[in-house]
Amino acid sequence: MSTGLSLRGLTVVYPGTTAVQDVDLDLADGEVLALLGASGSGKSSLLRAVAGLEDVASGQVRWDGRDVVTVPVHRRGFGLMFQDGQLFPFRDVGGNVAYGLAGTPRSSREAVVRRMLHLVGLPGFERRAVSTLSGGQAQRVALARALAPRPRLLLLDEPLSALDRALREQLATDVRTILREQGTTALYVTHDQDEAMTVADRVGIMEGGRLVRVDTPEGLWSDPGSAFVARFLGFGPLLAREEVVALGWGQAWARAAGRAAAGPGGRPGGPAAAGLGGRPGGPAAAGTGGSPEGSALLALAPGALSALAPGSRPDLPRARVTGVRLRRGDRLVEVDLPGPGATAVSSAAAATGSGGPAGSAEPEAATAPATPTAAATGVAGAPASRTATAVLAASAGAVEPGDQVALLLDADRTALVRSDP
Ligand SMILES: Nc1ncnc2c1ncn2[C@@H]1O[C@H](COP(=O)(O)OP(=O)(O)OP(=O)(O)O)[C@@H](O)[C@H]1O
Repeated sequence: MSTGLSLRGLTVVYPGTTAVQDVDLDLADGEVLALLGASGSGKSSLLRAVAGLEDVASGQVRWDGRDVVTVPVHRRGFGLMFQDGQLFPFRDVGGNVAYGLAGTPRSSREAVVRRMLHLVGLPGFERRAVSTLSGGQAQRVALARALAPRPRLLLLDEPLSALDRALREQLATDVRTILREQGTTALYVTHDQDEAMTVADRVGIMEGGRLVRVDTPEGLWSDPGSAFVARFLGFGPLLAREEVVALGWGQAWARAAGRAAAGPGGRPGGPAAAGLGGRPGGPAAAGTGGSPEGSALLALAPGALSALAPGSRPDLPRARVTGVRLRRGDRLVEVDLPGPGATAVSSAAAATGSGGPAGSAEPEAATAPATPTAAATGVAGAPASRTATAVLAASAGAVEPGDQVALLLDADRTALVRSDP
C-alpha cells in the first residue's frame, strides 16, 4: 500500500474549461512538492481538488492508499494556507494560531501556540492584534496556524505572492526550514520558479491543466527535457544544431548530447539512457546513438553566456550588444546572436579587425572553427538573429549598445531539449 498522497487520473472541470486533466502524482511522507506553472495552468484547481474544495470530475485522491474524494474538507486532516493568510481579525495572534486546536486542553494549547510562534520567528506575539502585523508577519502567523494541528498534509496556495521579492526570498527559505523541521508533507502552489526551487524537494510543472514534468530542482536544471519546460525555467535562446555549429559551439552540443545520453546530471545509465531527457522511446532514441539531432535544440541556461570586452579574444564568436541593464547585482547585456547565415560570425570578427574564424568558446575546441559549409547551412525558416542575455564580465569595462562583444559559453550550463511541436 502506498503511503502519503497519490493522485490518479485527477480531472477537474468547470463549465467550458477542463482546468486539471488526468494528473497522476505521488507525494511521499515528509516530501515538499511545488506545483509551478503559468497563470491559468490549473495549479490552484488541482490543490483545491486535493483539499476537497473543488469537485473532482474523475480520478482519485488517495491518502495512504484510501480514496478521500468523498471525504469532506474538514475530515481529510489536511491543512490549508492561502495567499492572503485570511487571519481572523477579531482574534489576537495567539487566538488565530490556536484556531485548529479546539480539542486540546488549554495548557497544552498555550504551549503549542508558543512553540509555533517561536518556530515562525514571532516569539511573544500571542497578544498582538492581527491588524498591527506587517504582511510578512501575517503570513508567518497563517503558517503557524496551519501547522499547529499537525496536519498530515499541508496545502499552500501562493502563500508568499502578496509579499515583495526580498521578503518572499527570506520567507521561502524560512518556510523550507520550518517544513523540514516539522517533517511536514506539503503541496505548494506558486508561479515563482525561484520560490519553488527554494522550498521544494521536487517541482511539478503544469501546462494547460496537465502535469508535464516532475523532478528535483537539480534534475530540471540539468535536463529540462522539453523546449516548453526550458523556456519556462528561463533558458534561452534555444538554438538548432546548425546555428550551434555556425557559432562554433559544436562542442557544447556534443557535450550536452553526451549528458542526455548518460542521463540527467550525467549519471551513466540513468533513466535518460533510453532517450533524450529520460523519456524512453523519445525522439532522441531513434537518432544516432547519443547524439540527438533533428528534433533537438540546445538550450542555454541563464548565465551560460559571458560577454568579454569589445576587441578581446578574436577566436570567440561575437555578437552585437542591443541593450545593457542591471539585475540583482549583475550587469547584463542583451546581444543579438548572429543567425544561421553564420558567415555573420566570421565576418563580424573580420570586420572588427580581430581576424580569425569563429572558434568554439571551449578551449579544447579552439581548433574547430565553423567551416564555410557549416556557416552556409541555414535553418529553414529560422530567424536571422536571436536575442540572448550574457553576464557582462568585469573585465569588459564599459559596453554600449552597438558594440561587438566576444561571447564565452559555459558548456556545462547548456542542455539539449526536445523541440516542442
Ligand atoms: N470557479 C471557476 N469557474 C470556472 N473556471 C475556473 C474557475 N476557477 C478556475 N477556472 C479556470 O480554470 C483554469 C485553471 O485555473 P487555476 O486557477 O486552477 O489556474 P492557476 O494555474 O492556479 O492560475 P493562477 O496562477 O492565475 O492562480 C483557468 O482557465 C481558469 O480560468
